[in-house]
Amino acid sequence: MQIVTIQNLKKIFKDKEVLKGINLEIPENSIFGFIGKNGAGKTTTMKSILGLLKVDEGSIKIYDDIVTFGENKTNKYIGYLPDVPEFYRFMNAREYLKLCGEALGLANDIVVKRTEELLTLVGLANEVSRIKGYSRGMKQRLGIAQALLGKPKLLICDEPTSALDPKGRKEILDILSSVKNETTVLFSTHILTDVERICTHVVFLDEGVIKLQGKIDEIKKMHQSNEYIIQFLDENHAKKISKRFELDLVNPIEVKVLVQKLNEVLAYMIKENIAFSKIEFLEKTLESFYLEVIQKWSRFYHFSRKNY
Ligand SMILES: Nc1ncnc2c1ncn2[C@@H]1O[C@H](COP(=O)(O)OP(=O)(O)OP(=O)(O)O)[C@@H](O)[C@H]1O
Repeated sequence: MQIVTIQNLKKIFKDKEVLKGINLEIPENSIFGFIGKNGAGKTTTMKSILGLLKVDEGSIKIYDDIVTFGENKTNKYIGYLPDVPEFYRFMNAREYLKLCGEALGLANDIVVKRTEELLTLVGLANEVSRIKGYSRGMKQRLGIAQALLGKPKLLICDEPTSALDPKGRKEILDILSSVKNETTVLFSTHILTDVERICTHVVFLDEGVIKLQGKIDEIKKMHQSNEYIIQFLDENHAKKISKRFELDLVNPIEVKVLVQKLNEVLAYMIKENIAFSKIEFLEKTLESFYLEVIQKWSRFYHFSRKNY
């Protein structure tokens, strides 16, 4: 079942069309990576899902309920962590979550129980200091606890790992990964390795247009590489093979070869007594694939424009 269905969503700020008719479906219990460079329209999309922006065209549904600007009936399903979460810095984590629980209208005993569960989940159960002394990573973890307080069906996080060091990023990714059985997760980022680590689904947004969306496994399978890397012991051998077969040198001791040519190259290497240290299938990363998709579209865009 789809938890979010977006149809033909358009948003214009002044004279700039920031979302150009996007269609997006987020299935329940997925971890959805929302990828796009700065200014692509990720925050605008997320705020639209939360009903915080008035859209110019199109519709958004949470399950079967239509999202309406200024109304919060669909937000009962959603927990939200903004890109720069704000806190009452003089409070400690428990005081802050108690306040958030009251704002949500939860009963006191439920808030107390949920606070302990969530502080354990985000690794802050033993933290008694005030929020003003927290690191960025701790603030993000507390922000996730706050967003999960009302047991939302959908957790939306706007760039939760972008400002963090590798350890802080891993902690956040582990938390997002651990809640997937109870909550669908949508998080935006421009760090593709983070998406590759935990996401089941991905969407590429570029200049307000969705270039690709789907299951990561299927996308990777569909766009599988057909190249190998041969690593030599000697730079001269790499140079010689590269020249003879017109192969790209990846670095001074490695060449890239298409699978169709591999046997021919290997036969020549055996004949010439050229040793190698490694032959490896070139697995495409999400990052290389993303760049390929974005470039292909931009070539297509320029080509189309030329033909007008
Ligand atoms: N309130 C606003 N008024 C005018 N322009 C806006 C407003 N909010 C966003 N924009 C513009 O819309 C575009 C998309 O912004 P958005 O914040 O959605 O991008 P993003 O993908 O989240 O990028 P980032 O990673 O930088 O946060 C940008 O060009 C931004 O300047």
